[in-house]
Amino acid sequence: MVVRPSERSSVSTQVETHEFQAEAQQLLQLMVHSIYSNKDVFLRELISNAADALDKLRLETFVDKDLQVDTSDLHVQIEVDREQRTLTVRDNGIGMSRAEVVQLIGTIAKSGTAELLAKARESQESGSAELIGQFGVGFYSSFMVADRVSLVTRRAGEDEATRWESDGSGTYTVETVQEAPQGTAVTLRLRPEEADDGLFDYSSEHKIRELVQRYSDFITWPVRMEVERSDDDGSTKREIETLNSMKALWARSRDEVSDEEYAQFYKHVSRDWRDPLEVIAVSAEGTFEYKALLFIPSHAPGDLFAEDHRQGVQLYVKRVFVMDECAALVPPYLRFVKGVVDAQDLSLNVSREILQQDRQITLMRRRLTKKVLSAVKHMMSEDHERYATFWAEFGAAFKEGILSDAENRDTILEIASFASTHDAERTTTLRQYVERMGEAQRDIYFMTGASRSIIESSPHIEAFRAKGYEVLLLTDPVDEVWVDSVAEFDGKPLRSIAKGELDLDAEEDESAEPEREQRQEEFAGLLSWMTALLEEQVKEVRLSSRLTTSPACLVSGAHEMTPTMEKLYRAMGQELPPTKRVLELNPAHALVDGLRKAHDERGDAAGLAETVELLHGSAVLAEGGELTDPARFTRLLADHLARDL
Ligand SMILES: Nc1ncnc2c1ncn2[C@@H]1O[C@H](COP(=O)(O)OP(=O)(O)OP(=O)(O)O)[C@@H](O)[C@H]1O
Repeated sequence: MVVRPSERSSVSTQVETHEFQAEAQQLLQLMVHSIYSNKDVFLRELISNAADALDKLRLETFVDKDLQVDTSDLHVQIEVDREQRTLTVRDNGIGMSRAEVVQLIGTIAKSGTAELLAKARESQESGSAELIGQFGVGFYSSFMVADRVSLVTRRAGEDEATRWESDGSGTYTVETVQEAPQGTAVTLRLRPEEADDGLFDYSSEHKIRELVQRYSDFITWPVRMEVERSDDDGSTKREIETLNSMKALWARSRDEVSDEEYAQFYKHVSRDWRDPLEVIAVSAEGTFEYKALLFIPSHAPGDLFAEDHRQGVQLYVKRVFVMDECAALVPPYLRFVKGVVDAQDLSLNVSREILQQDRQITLMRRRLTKKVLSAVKHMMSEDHERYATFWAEFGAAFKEGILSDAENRDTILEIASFASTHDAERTTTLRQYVERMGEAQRDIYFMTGASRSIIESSPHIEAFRAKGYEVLLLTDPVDEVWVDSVAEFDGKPLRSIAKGELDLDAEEDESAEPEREQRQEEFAGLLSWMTALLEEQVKEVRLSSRLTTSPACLVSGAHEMTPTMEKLYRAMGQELPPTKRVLELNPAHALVDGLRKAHDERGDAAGLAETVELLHGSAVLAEGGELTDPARFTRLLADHLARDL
């Protein structure tokens, strides 16, 4: 998305008033009217931003040796003025320039935001809480608890600072100020306490302490606050206390850390508001040491298939944050995995380009990939419900691995699952499918298509249903591709029921051969006439053993693209010559048999050609396809129906 501050900004001498970008305004409205019941999270968001700013400053001082800033006491400070009812979260991190303030705070730069907001409007109440979660509540969450928010910030290395202020309605002001410490201070004028509405007294020391410990304990920077302490002699004194334990969670062993702590840490790194589905802790010793803490979220983000999806985990080197969204550490098909990798022996100056080629990084990625796969496998065998959630959320992305990760292809095929005619609700694994296969069945049958219902009602599946053969119903775009690259599973060939010649009877029963030959002879005249008649549309017209109730269906050649695949390519802007397919007829169907008889008697009478056209058109419709000339089709159909009255 192009991020641009509102063009209707009016400039006065010192204080500029800007309008929030439209989407930002809508998000703010959601915050101000606080449909999100857990308002406590605003503090987590502010501390999280402050901690990120400290990480960024430390990194920048490593990379830019000319940057003269004091990094000896990087920390977050919470300040409260109970009389004024203000709460300030201050950091001495990287800060923001004036342009950054306008860009980062006045707009929402995330992709998919507009779409999510549209959804929020549709599903007014129910969807809203979830929606805010998907945004990662962020800075704007301050407006859930404050009626006015100001921010003063000075970027490291710059002299002038910027002050930003807003009451959360349509506009905000920005002005340049001369004197301000480096870093950022966000000050909230707190709304009156309303405990019934989840709005607590956020100026109370007790509440702040509770929130920091609950949500931000693992932040690796000190979060400090001035607190009151009573001495033994009854006197009270004020002193600065660090409220968080600062323990890096990934450095601790799994049994020392509670699920709640992992969940909070996950929320910090992922900006998700829900608990993770799975926690994966990895510790590698030896020549190349690192620790990793990975999470599988419980919900797929809305933009999982968007090109600019934020993917990858955070990379630390010896506890120092180096980069966010480090894509080199997880393969693209696991792009939903979040977390932290902390390596011992990398340079802090590593760039993304170097990472892509680094041998150690490659080894790490391989190991982390295997860990994630084995976690999924474990889920599958130990906790089917969780596995089902995983699959429903991430299966479509995960299956890309069948194509892209040759090394783990077999494992991925083992833990992948698919919808099938065997069960209307539950998916099946290939192994379970194979175990259910009867003696007579040699292949694993599947069909790709746009949806389960389209496939299930397509004519291709009829004979399989009649014979009780299970068919996998593959409806994700990626299914169209991977099925061509996997020849077999457990020695059983994978076979599309909508492609190539298929003779289920012949496969089972060779004695039916003479009967088939006779039928072939009977229909030979009709078939060659129809093939010539439909020359523009189809490659060939032949008899089928796929059909039991429908008169006809279209099939692709064994190595040709399916119509869905063609559609996908066209949607991506690729020009494709139209593929001619084969029209298969059901010789047992009254319409087909009647056509044969009529053709034998009357030859190429004009009315018969129209019936053939209608037969072809209905085969296109039956598989959910589109007619080239729907108007002609409906006219012919109406004419023919009228004749029968
Ligand atoms: N204390 C801070 N110091 C420096 N920059 C900050 C600070 N707080 C916010 N920012 C900048 O403003 C941006 C927007 O913050 P905001 O909290 O709205 O979203 P976010 O942190 O990017 O992501 P999320 O919405 O997932 O929390 C941040 O990405 C950061 O660049």
